[in-house]
Amino acid sequence: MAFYITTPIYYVNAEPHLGHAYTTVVADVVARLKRLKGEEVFFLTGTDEHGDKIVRAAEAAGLSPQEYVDRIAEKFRRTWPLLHIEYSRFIRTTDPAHKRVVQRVLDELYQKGELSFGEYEGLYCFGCERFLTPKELVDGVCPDHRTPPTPLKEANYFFDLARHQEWLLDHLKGHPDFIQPPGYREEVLGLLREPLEPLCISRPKSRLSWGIEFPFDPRFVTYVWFDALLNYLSGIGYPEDPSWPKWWAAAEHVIAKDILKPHAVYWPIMLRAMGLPPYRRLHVHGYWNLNQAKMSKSLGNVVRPEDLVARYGADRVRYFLLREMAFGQDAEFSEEALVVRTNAELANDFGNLVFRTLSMVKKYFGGEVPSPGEEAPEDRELAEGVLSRVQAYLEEMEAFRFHRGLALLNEAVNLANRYVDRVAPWELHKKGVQARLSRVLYQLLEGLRVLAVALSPVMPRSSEILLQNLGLSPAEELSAEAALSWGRLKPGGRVERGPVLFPRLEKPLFEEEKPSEEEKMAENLYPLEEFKKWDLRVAEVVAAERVPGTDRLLKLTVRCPEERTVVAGIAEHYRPEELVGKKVVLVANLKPAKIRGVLSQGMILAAKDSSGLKLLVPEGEVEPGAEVG
Ligand SMILES: Nc1ncnc2c1ncn2[C@@H]1O[C@H](COP(=O)(O)OP(=O)(O)OP(=O)(O)O)[C@@H](O)[C@H]1O
Ligand SMILES: [Zn+2]
Repeated sequence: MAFYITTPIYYVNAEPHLGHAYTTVVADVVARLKRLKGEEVFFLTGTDEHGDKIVRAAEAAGLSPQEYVDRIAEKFRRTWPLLHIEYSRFIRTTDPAHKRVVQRVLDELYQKGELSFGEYEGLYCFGCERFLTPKELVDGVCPDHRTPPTPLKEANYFFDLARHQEWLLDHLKGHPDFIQPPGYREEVLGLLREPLEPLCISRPKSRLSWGIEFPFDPRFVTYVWFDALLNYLSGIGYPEDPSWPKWWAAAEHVIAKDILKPHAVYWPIMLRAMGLPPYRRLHVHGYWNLNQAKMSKSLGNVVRPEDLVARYGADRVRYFLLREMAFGQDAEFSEEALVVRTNAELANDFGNLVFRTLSMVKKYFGGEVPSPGEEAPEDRELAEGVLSRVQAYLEEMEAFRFHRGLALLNEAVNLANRYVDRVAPWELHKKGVQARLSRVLYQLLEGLRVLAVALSPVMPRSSEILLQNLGLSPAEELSAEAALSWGRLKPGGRVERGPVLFPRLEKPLFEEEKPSEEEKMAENLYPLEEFKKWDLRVAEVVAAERVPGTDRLLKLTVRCPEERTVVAGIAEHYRPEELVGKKVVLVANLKPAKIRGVLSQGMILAAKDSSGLKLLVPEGEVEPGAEVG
């Protein structure tokens, strides 16, 4: 099966930062997952190099636009391998082949009558490089750039989006997973409720010459978005290369929410006008924030990926990025969080399992894979526990729910750690129960093998080292089948202890590693004996929002039937907007408590298992305030 994944082409008006790295790591992880499953993958990334802002950035750097874009594109291209990102092709919109595709498409659309020429008088934002509608202005200024737009009267070419609006609406309705997660699909449906304005797709050369010339009117260059989106086709050799239709039929784009409209509205309509099918899926993520503000080159609050890699290593950074952000939602970046998270889950949990298993095999069996011998019920339980979580992990990862997937894998690690503690191999050794010891260590080595394969898309280098230490060849072992089967290690094989995979980092004094007392309270960890005294009621959620500065807490306003606020530790499992209108079960007679400055008057009940956390909800219509019991 073929799979085609893309990142946005990044605008080269500044160097790459962690936001760009996140999208590109996500695409790389998914590409590796698909390869693990035996799929044939094309992974495209690159740079967007035309437009006003590039000219100005080049001037500021004292370079010609071409020199400037060459330099920054090179910077992007060199950054990705540092993060173990392996793309199939790096495309630049200044590539002659890409320019030819853009001109060809313009010609074609012009001939088909999809473009019109006309005078337009409007308000132009130079930051956005486009005309804004009066409705888009906030207090007379561009909401993104906080500057008043310039009145401009210009003749230009326009692309009539409204002509295909009905079609797009139908397509969205007929394909619920076209745009994911669902909140963004809703947003796009919202955009389509109003008639779409014609898109101005040309810029007069008198004002801007750094762009792709219009093939049938040399007075104009192409609007940078119209040019940029076509990279997804030119990147796979459209229209000459015979393999492009195979990739295009399997196209999935990954973007952040800032560029939702061009990808979810302009692009499918451009494809439609060209007579091509739309892409298969659009995956939209939120922002990495630094000190509560979007990490952005314009604000200058950026983290450089190469600095993080130098300090922590690529695999730790990759793991953190995927584990910490719930795909679709925003997340706050801090090095403290990176250290705390990876110390807990990689150094303590996983690293410890690896280290003690390999040490015991070395000590008790001279570094040889012991024979499995007879299986005890607890051995089977471990194997089944690990494999079922790995299976669920693979499913979550393929659905872009990376943080949940990795939480499941961490559970598998800890099943193995608890198994070690319970069977205490050192006691078996002391007692001389050799056959049992042999099975136990075989189980643990198998656990490591399965985890190493499963983790390979996220942490390719560490996975490779671990497989080599297990005496295996990564090239042969890397398959989904190998991650889902037990008993592949051959007794007698050589095992090396190797270096510590994830050394524990000096823990900065920043944050507690465990949830605070307040957060535990919000996570429903009340002692059991209290339970009987609780007043349980049905409550309807009327509003929900994140508690600022936290990743797990939501502030809910509920009716039961009077209104009150409740803080719940469920932000990693529910988006605020999904909760509004839901009826939930509330513990109504708790002493109110302040949690992160928000008064919480009760507690919402939820159930948790390996697939995540689910709220308890009444099965039919129930009045808010109804007693539960
Ligand atoms: N803070 C961020 N969090 C997550 N992804 C980001 C972030 N900033 C940029 N990206 C990624 O880069 C894409 C936008 O690329 P582009 O080069 O246009 O960046 P930009 O918006 O100009 O950057 P900036 O916001 O730094 O000015 C986003 O769709 C996303 O893939
Ligand atoms: Zn603007």
